[in-house]
Amino acid sequence: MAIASFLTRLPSALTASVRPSLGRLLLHTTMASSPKIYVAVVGVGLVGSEFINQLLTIRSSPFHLVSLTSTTRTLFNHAQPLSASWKSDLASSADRPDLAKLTQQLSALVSPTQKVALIDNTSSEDVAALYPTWLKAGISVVTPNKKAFSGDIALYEEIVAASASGGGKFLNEATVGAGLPVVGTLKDLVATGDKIVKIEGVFSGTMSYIFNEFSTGQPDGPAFSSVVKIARDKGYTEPHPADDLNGADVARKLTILSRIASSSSSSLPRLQSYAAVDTASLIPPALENISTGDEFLARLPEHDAHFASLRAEAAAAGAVLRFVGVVDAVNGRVRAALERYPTTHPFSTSLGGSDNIIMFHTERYGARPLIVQGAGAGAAVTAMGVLGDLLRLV
Ligand SMILES: NC(=O)C1=CN([C@@H]2O[C@H](COP(=O)(O)OP(=O)(O)OC[C@H]3O[C@@H](n4cnc5c(N)ncnc54)[C@H](OP(=O)(O)O)[C@@H]3O)[C@@H](O)[C@H]2O)C=CC1
Ligand SMILES: N[C@@H](CC=O)C(=O)O
Ligand code: NA
Repeated sequence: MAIASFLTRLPSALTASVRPSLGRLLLHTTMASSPKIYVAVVGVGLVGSEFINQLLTIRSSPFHLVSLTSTTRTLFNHAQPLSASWKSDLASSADRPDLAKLTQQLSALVSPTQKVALIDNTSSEDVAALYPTWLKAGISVVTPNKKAFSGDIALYEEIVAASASGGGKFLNEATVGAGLPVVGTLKDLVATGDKIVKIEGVFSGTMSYIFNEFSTGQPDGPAFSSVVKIARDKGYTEPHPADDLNGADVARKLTILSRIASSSSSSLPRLQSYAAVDTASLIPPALENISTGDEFLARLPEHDAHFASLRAEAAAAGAVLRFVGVVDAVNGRVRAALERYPTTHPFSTSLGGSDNIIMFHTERYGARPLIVQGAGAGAAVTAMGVLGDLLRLV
């Protein structure tokens, strides 16, 4: 605290050079003297595993990893926090997942001197539905799972109310743009009184990767299905790739941003759920309702010719294909669609890999939007976004 207040009083020219090292000292000092924060992780897939590994590398950490839950097993031990052997510890646990019991166990740890954070690294609706219960019990929720914040408005409002009434905090930076500072940037813009005019960009790491590779301005190139398969192998896609290709993942991200932006714009619609976003799906009708990602990928090659013709038409017009999302706060529209952009446009020239690019057009930023760009999917950057949120609880 003393260092924090000292930092704010330093002249800005001086702080520019000393702030980084003092900042590190402050963080180290704060963490070393911080009360315990018990951490429970639900979901130990790509992001969950990477999150745990990153968490365990923090030195002088106030975090005590006390519980892990997968779809088949769980373990809880607040007396002896988990360490690098967490994977085999979980694999050898005989306990079956029981989120009601976990809620009781974690609630008992909440006290004025001890915090508890539940990290939801699943994409489960069932887990998301428990956020209000956890928040009311004083358990903070940190998550990259978009379901609660983009689903039924009633659940979203319950979460906001539970947190506002003195319960736990909810932190969801990684739900949009993975580790990129998108949710926090928008909250800061709104909280400081800026007016959002429009938010537009490439919001899907999967869609970005697919179209950066598939549509380069040339009339031909790799088969669409082969690029989708590589995107899944790289860990960019949702567990079922159709949840990316149908535009739902982008619609969910737009819903999350639109709900935050709506407090500064009376024109934005009160979205009942992400399904209310005007979304143009890329799923061929014959592949709708396929339940597994593997079967979906096996049948996607049947539709390569369709996507190849869209690519050739765009190239003939001097354009590339990009799947974009827009929150238009002036006209009150939220939409996601595959669109053509000239090969000279930043959506064509400056994107690579799984990059997201998000442009915030606001009253203060005027004609030159605030732009956030970088990898928007992948376990490492997503876990970093989740861990960054957890650090904010310290
Ligand atoms: N990957 C990325 O680049 C990004 C991911 N995200 C979000 O992060 C979250 C995790 O994604 P990712 O790690 O890639 O996905 P994974 O499928 O690799 O991991 C999800 C894990 O959650 C587990 N799970 C599902 N339901 C439950 C449950 N009820 N209880 C316990 N565990 C459960 C699954 O277990 P099982 O394997 O047994 O089904 C799986 O291991 C998702 O919400 C995703 O949208 C956000 C930004 C980027
Ligand atoms: N599947 C998503 C992962 C992050 O939310 C994406 O491709 O962006
Ligand atoms: Na983010």
